[in-house]
Amino acid sequence: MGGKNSRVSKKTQNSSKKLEVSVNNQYSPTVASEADCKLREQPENRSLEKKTPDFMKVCERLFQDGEVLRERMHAAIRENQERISNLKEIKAKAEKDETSSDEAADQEEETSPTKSNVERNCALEAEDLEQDQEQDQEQDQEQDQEQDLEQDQEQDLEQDQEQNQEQNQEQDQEHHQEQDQEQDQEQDQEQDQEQDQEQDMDSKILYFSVNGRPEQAEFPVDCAPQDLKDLFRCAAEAGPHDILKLYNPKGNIINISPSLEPNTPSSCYKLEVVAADYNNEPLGAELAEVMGFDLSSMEKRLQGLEKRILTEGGETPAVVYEMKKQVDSFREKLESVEHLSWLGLFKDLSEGTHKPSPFYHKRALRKTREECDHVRDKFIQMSSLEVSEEVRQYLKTPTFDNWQWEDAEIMVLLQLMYTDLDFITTFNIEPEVLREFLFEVYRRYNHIPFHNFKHCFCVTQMMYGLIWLTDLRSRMDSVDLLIMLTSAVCHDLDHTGYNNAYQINARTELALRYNDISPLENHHCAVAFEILEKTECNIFRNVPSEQYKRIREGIIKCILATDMSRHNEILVKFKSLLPTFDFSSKDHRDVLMMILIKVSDISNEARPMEVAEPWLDCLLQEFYNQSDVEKLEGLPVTPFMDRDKVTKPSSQTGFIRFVLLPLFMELANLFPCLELHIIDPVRKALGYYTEMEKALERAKSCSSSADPQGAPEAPKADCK
Ligand SMILES: Nc1nc2c(ncn2[C@@H]2O[C@@H]3COP(=O)(O)O[C@H]3[C@H]2O)c(=O)[nH]1
Ligand SMILES: [Zn+2]
Repeated sequence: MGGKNSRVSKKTQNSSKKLEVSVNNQYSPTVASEADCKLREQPENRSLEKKTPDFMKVCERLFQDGEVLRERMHAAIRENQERISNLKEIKAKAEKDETSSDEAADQEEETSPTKSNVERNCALEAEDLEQDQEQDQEQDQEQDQEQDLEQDQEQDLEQDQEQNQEQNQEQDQEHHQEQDQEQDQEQDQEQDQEQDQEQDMDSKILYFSVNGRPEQAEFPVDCAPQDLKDLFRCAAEAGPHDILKLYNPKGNIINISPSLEPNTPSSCYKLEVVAADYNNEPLGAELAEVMGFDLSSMEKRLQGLEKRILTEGGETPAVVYEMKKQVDSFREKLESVEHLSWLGLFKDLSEGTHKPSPFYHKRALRKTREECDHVRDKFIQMSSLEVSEEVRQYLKTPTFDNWQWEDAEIMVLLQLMYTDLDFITTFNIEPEVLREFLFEVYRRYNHIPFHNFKHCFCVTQMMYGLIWLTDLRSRMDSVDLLIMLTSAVCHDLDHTGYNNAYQINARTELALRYNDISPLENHHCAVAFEILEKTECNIFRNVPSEQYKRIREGIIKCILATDMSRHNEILVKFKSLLPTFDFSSKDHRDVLMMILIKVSDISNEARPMEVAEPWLDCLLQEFYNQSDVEKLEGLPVTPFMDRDKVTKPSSQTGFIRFVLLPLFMELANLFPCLELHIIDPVRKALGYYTEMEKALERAKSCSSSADPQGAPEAPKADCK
C-alpha cells in the first residue's frame, strides 16, 4: 500500500499536470502556469531558496538595511550623548561666568578684540542659557528640570550658534566693507555672474505628479539630498512627519536624491504622501525617518515580495512570516528604547495590552480581494476538469502530500471528496453552490502560518481518508459522513493565530462574546453557519428541515470538540464506550465523530516525514509569535509556545507520547486497520524526534564543556 501510494505520489509529482487532472484526456496548459508545473515537477524543491531565487537576495538586503538602521541609531545615540556632555560643560561655564559682573564682561569684550569666536560664542551662550533657564524654570516647574534643561540647551546651542554665526558674518562684512568695499563689489558681481551661469548649466528639472496634479521641480545637481526632499515635501504640501514615496513610470519606488534621472512630462514620476500621523502611526517609522531610513519601504518591499510569492507559489511561505516578525520586532524595539526619549519617541508599552499582535492584526491576515479573485478564477476554470483515477485513490490515503497542491487545486480536491462520497446526489447539492461554499471557506481562512486553508484541507483529507480506510460508509449514514466532512472543512474558519488561552487572557472580543467558553471553536462554527446562511453558498439548502437541524447540531458538536481543553473529557468518554461500542447508537456515533475530527485535527505526524515536518515549522512559528506577543503585552506566556523553552523535538516527543498515541490507539482499538496507516508513522516520528532531542542534548553538553561561558542556544524551529 505504502509502495503504491508513493509511486502514485511520485508519478503525480513528476509528470506535471497531465497526470493529476485531466479533462477528457486533455489539460489546458494555460490553466497551470509554468511556475506551477515546475513546482510540481520538483517536489524536493519546496525550499524557498529554490522556488524563488531572488527572495534570499531580498532577505539579505533587508537584513543589511536593518544593520544600517541599527548602526545609524547607535551613531545618533552617541552623537546625542556627546552633545549633551558638551552642553553640560557650557552650562557649567555659564554658571561660573554668572558670578562676574556684566560690566566686567563688557570690558573683557572690548579689551580682547582678538578673543576667539568659540570663546565669544560660549560667553553669549552662557548669557542666553541663563535667560532660557529662568524662562524654562518658570514654564516647566512641574517637569523634570534636568531633562528640560538639556533639551533646551541643545536647542539653544543650535540657535545661539546660528545667531553667533550671523553676528560674526555681519561683523566680518562690515569690516570688509570698510576696507575693500569696491573690490568686493566687483568680485561679488563676477561671482554672481559665474554662479548664475553655472546654475543654468548644472540644474535639473524633474517632472512628477502629486495626486494627479502635474508638478515640476528645478534644483541644482549638487544640492543636498535633504533639500531635495524638502522641495518635494513642499510640492506635496506634506508635513514634516509625513513620509514621501516617489515612483518611477514602471511603478517602482525610487530614492528622492539629486542623482535622479531627469525626465520629461510624458515619463513623469509619481509622488505619494504616506501620512505618518504623529499620534497613530507606529513610531518606529517616525524614528526610521528621522534617521533617514525608510522602514515603511522595507515593509512595502516585503509586501511586494509576499504578493509575488503568493502568485508564484501559492500560499505565503513560512519564512515571509518570520521576516515580517523580525521587521516588527525591530520596530517594537525602536519604539521602546527608553534612552531615545530625547527624540520624543519613547512609547509607553503599557498601552500595548490592548494592541494585538504587531503583525497578524495589522496586515496580511485577511486575504485580499485581488488574490481571492485570482484563486477563484483558477478554481472555476479547473472545477469542471476530471481528476484522474490515480489522484482519486491517492486522495484517500494519509500519505497524501498537501504541499504539492495550490489553493485552487485544493478546492477542486475538496469538491471531489463531496462527489466521491456521493453527497452531491444524496443531498442534491448543486455544483455551483458547492463551489461558492468552498470558495467562501477558502476566503475565510487567514494568512497565518498554521491554522490556514491548507490545514483545513489536511484535516478534511485525513477525515476523508479515515472514512475510506475504516469503511465508515457501511457503518454510518450519509448524514453523519456529511457532518464529519463539512465540520472538518469549517473547523478553524477565521483563526487568527492565537489560541483560546490568549483570547481569554487578552480579553479579546471573542472571549467576551463567548464568555471564555471555547471562544475560537464557537467562532469557527459561527462563521461556518454565517457562510451557510447565504443561499448561494448553502450546500444544505435542498435538504429537509429536520435533516438540516440534525446536520447543524452535528457540525456544532464536532467543531466544538476540537477544543483541546476538552481532550480528556472526550477521550475518557470514548474509552468507556469502546467495550460495547454500538454503531446503531446515536450517542456512540456522536462520540466517535468527535474522536474522528480530533484525530484528523492533530494528525500531521501520521503523515510521511517530508509532509509532516514543514507543518511543525509552521506550528512553531505560530506558537512563537503568540508567546512573543504575550511577553510584549505582559500576559501569561503559554509555556509550550515559548521560543526560549521549546524546540522542535521537545515539542514533538511530549505531544506524541502523551496526546497523539493515547488518542490514536483508542481509535485503533475500534478500527485495527488504522495501526498500519496512522499509528506506525506516528511511532516513527516519535523515534525521529527522540533521536533529534538526544543529539541536541549531546551537542549542547559538548559545546558547554568546550566553552563553559557561552553554551549555544538549542536549535529551534529551523533545526533539522
Ligand atoms: N506540539 C504539537 N502540537 C500540535 C501538533 N498538532 C496539533 N497540535 C496542537 O493541537 C492543537 C489542536 O487544536 P488547535 O488547532 O487549536 O491547536 C493545535 C496545537 O496546539 C503537533 O504536531 N505538535
Ligand atoms: Zn485545526
